[in-house]
Amino acid sequence: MDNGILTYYPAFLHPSDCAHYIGKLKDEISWKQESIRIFGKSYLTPRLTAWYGDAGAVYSYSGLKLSPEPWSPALVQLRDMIIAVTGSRFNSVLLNWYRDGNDSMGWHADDEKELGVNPVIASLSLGQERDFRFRRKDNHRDTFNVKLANGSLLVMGGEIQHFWQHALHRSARHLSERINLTFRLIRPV
Ligand SMILES: O=C(O)CCC(=O)C(=O)O
Ligand SMILES: [Fe+2]
Repeated sequence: MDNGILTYYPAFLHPSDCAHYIGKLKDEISWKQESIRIFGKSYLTPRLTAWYGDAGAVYSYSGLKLSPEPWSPALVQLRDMIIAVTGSRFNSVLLNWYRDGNDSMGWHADDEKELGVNPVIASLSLGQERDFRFRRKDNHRDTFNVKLANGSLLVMGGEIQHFWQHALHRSARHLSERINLTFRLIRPV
């Protein structure tokens, strides 16, 4: 694509492993519904989140300062499989649990300075397939859509975070739950 690299592995995990990891992650992870401040007003995020990783991989995200919890057993397994396939290093993971079609994530780019200039971000999707939308920062009408299937891995790289934003919109259709994990490499700033 223009100004970015996307690599999609449609069946990174087998469906039976997906069900296994959804159960483990719901159990092992300490999920929170954070509040974020937008123009001085505070809102609950429309999803549950968690931040895990190596000690010291502190991350600012949507006005939140997140200190990681130590890696859980399921996260260590998933991290090591993803490092083996991508050949990239990751020291942290942001988890999002979309409970149903009402849960969502707004337009943003993962362009925080602790991620470095052209970060590699590996996004593992478990559960309900959802549309992952992209739009160009300089032309919001230039859009495209990637369906993130159960067990898929999407790796974002190159200049993509400079030129494109992404979002996961809510849906009027009845949708079941989905857990997404974005593995990242945080550098000291
Ligand atoms: O849920 C997803 O697929 C996307 C998550 C995302 O964009 C993020 O965590 O920054
Ligand atoms: Fe993102």
